[in-house]
Amino acid sequence: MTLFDSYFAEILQKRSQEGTLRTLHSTHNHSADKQATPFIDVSSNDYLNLSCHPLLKQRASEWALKYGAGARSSRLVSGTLIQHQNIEAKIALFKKHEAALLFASGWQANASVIPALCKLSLTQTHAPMLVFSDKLNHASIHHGCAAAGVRQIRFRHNDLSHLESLLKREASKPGLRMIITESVFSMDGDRADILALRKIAHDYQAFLYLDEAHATGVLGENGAGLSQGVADLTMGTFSKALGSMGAYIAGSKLLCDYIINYASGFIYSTAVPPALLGAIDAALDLIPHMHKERHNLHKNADLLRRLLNEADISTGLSTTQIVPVIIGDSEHALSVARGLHQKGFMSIAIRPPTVPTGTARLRLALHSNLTENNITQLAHAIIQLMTEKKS
Ligand SMILES: Cc1ncc(COP(=O)(O)O)c(C=O)c1O
Repeated sequence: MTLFDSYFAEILQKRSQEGTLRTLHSTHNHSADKQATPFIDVSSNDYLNLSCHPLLKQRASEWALKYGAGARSSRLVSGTLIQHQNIEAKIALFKKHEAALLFASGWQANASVIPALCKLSLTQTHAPMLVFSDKLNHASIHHGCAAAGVRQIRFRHNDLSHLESLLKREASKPGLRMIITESVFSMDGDRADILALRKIAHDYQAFLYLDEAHATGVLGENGAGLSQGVADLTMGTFSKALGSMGAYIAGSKLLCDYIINYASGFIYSTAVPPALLGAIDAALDLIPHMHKERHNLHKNADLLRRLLNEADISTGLSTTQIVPVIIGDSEHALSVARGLHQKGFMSIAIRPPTVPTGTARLRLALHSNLTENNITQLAHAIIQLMTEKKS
């Protein structure tokens, strides 16, 4: 027993009673582990199945053998390899920005870059940054704002007239302005209107910060995402469609120089290791040419939405490879996920507090290797499980 165990027990018990207790379950990467019971993965973010692509595995192992298992120190000490810089140049080109920087994870990038940017407002205007943030932004963005000590001014999800009214309301306040949103929302699979956001940011002299975690690799020209050089800062991850781990920010050269000097998650954290650099480098080589895979992914998502919607099952405002089946009640969402598991699909129920109260759901994340038959079976399985519950 530790000093706090009785408090932990009390709080966890409450979550358990509410049906929101989080626990860990081991799974297999079924594309990698041929011994495992075959499941169709509609849960992970491996949208293009790159986590097991031979080129990623090969380059990751080659670079580990050539350059070592670890980067040995932070980038500013002696951790910068030429490979870090080459990959950063590749990302800058891919995202049509002047420069880019690597981070160990997307969470770390948002959690440390946002506070660094907020500091700029204090030094330039002696007033806190006014951060206008979409209500459904990812937890790492909220964490970045909390770490900066700023209170977010949150606009209704994807409601740009609400955003504009808040910018107007705050117009007389001192401080720099920043708008933060995702380009594809992780739990809803809908998209932000990037060009409209760009115009609003321009009109109100706000810095546009865009999280492209779920768009990178999957959407836009050559899979480079929805904002190619449009936002002031584009952040994205290698942990989803790009199949491995890590993240980037891209923007002007001066922005990146500033982040090198002021983002604590960049300065005080060990550099990304060679094996990971190898996997990232290989994914960046493959992604621009994966048109067929992207086409199949989006065709599958359209089919799934159509089949579910025809059966009166809502998929919200999804227009991407992320298709939510909004169920509402947490226990019901868990039971549908369990039912799907029994039918051979790996799918997870997402419950509050990850999503707003009353919107527990299956978050179906489609992969490019799924067939039309897989999608039809999935839709029928969901329709059957949802109907069983109603009757
Ligand atoms: C929108 C968004 N941003 C950031 C992250 C964090 O990325 P990572 O998993 O690389 O830490 C996620 C992860 O789920 C995400 O969905």
